[in-house]
Amino acid sequence: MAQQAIITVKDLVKHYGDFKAVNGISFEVFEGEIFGLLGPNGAGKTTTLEIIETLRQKTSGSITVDGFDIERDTDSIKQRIGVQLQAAGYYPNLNLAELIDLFSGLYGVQVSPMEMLEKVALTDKAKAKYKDLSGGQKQRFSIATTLINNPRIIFLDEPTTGLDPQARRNLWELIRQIRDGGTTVVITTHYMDEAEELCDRVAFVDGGHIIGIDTPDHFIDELVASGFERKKQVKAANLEDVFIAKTGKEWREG
Ligand SMILES: Nc1ncnc2c1ncn2[C@@H]1O[C@H](COP(=O)(O)OP(=O)(O)OP(=O)(O)O)[C@@H](O)[C@H]1O
Repeated sequence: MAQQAIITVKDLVKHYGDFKAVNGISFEVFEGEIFGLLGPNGAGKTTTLEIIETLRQKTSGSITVDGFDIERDTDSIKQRIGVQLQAAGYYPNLNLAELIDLFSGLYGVQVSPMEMLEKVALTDKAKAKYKDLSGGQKQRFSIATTLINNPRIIFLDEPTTGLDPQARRNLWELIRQIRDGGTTVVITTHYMDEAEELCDRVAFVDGGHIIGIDTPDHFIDELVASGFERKKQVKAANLEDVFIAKTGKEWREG
């Protein structure tokens, strides 16, 4: 079955003064996939994401999101996407349920805070303040805020940075559930294991250019077919697997 593009980026360029942060990149995100922008610090991932999210102006190039043009149809795009809000917007005196109420008012939609918290397994924290959550809980709450307007696409910028192995794996599971529910997910990461585990397709970004787009399997098979061999013998498990086996899979809320 031919895959349908839900985001199309063509020849995107972003200059900050003389500095070319994004240097003519083109890619498509398919409907219903988890698409990863991978690359080192400063590669231009966040800049690209923020331009697609209509939060930042491009220098040149064209972008359509769910059939809408980024310049002409900004409001229609905003209604169809879910973006992680900066933690600074989480008013310290409000609890999680009150924050969801506040954000749904800002989006002009009506949602049940408990249903939103249920999606990210945080109903027992409905009365807690954001600052009192663990790192994994903070990320889950942040993901809940992206889902309030029932978006077609959500954008997650380095969603697992700083989380422990259990929290990372559980967050991957949550992101897969969101994809399986029909929402397209675009994430940035510089963790290659995360991309391999989670993403249906990935684009490597380096120095403002895209240097390859494919499924993780194809990239790896291609490299192996070219004669590449790992120096160290590959074991059937790694240290992270040992850690998970010894400490369990549940969320750590400490
Ligand atoms: N507002 C700005 N003014 C000037 N330069 C900027 C601005 N925002 C980003 N840059 C520069 O553009 C480049 C790309 O930044 P960007 O944040 O898009 O990278 P990234 O791939 O998301 O990296 P990271 O993984 O570190 O978040 C960096 O060199 C950064 O310093």
